Amino acid sequence: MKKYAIIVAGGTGKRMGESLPKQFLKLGGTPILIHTLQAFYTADPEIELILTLPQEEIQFWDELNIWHQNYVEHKVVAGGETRFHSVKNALELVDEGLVAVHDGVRPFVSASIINQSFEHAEDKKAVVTAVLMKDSVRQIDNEGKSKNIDRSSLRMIQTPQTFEAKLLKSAYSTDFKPSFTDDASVVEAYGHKITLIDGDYQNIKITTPEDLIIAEALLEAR
Ligand SMILES: Nc1ccn([C@@H]2O[C@H](COP(=O)(O)OP(=O)(O)OP(=O)(O)O)[C@@H](O)[C@H]2O)c(=O)n1
Ligand SMILES: C[C@](O)(CO)[C@H](O)COP(=O)(O)O
Repeated sequence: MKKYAIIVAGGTGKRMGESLPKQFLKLGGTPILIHTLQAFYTADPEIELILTLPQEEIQFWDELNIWHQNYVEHKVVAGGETRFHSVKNALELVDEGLVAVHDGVRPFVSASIINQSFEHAEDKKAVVTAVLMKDSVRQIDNEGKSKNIDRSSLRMIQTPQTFEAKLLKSAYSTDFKPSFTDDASVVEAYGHKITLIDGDYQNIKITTPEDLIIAEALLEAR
């Protein structure tokens, strides 16, 4: 079955606080996004890669690639206002088969997780990687009071999130809602059950400056 991966990198990285969007920042001397594309190529070179980028960074990305070895073939699509809009744009290039959606800023995704998510999606059609909460969690009510939540009932959701392409395209034919923070939320709102599989604590999303320090350490330890 044909496999696609949409690597979303259309954001500006406000929480990182750098002028250069975080997906282009270097990790071990190589832009984060190049690590992520290589992770998918290593998992399966047959996966067709579609990358979303901010429109104004597409030329910069083309120039960046010329200077870096290990170029991985991919198509580029302009991102949108939110992650939802970026995925929706990329889905225009997806036909039948399976499609994984992955954050460009999760460079430590393992080959085994990528391949498992495709394998499970063949049967379950909507497969999402998740890990157990490590911290205690409290919920705040309207009056500012907090109460403990049973963390065993919670999961931290990661990417890849992998789907039957037809299902994901149909689910994304809706309008944006603020509750659509990932692809699973879009597919669930469309009415399809989400199957969770084990994620990996090393598959961090590089979001704020301390994540870059952790990422350098993870790279060093490999
Ligand atoms: N309009 C957008 C917004 C986000 N993303 C991508 O979705 C992934 C996860 O989003 P996040 O970590 O929130 O990235 P940013 O939106 O760039 O960060 P911030 O919220 O701090 O601005 C990132 O790879 C990001 O580039 C995207 O493709 N299009
Ligand atoms: C998709 C995601 O990485 C799953 O944890 C997450 O929801 C992205 O959230 P963000 O608000 O774009 O950081």
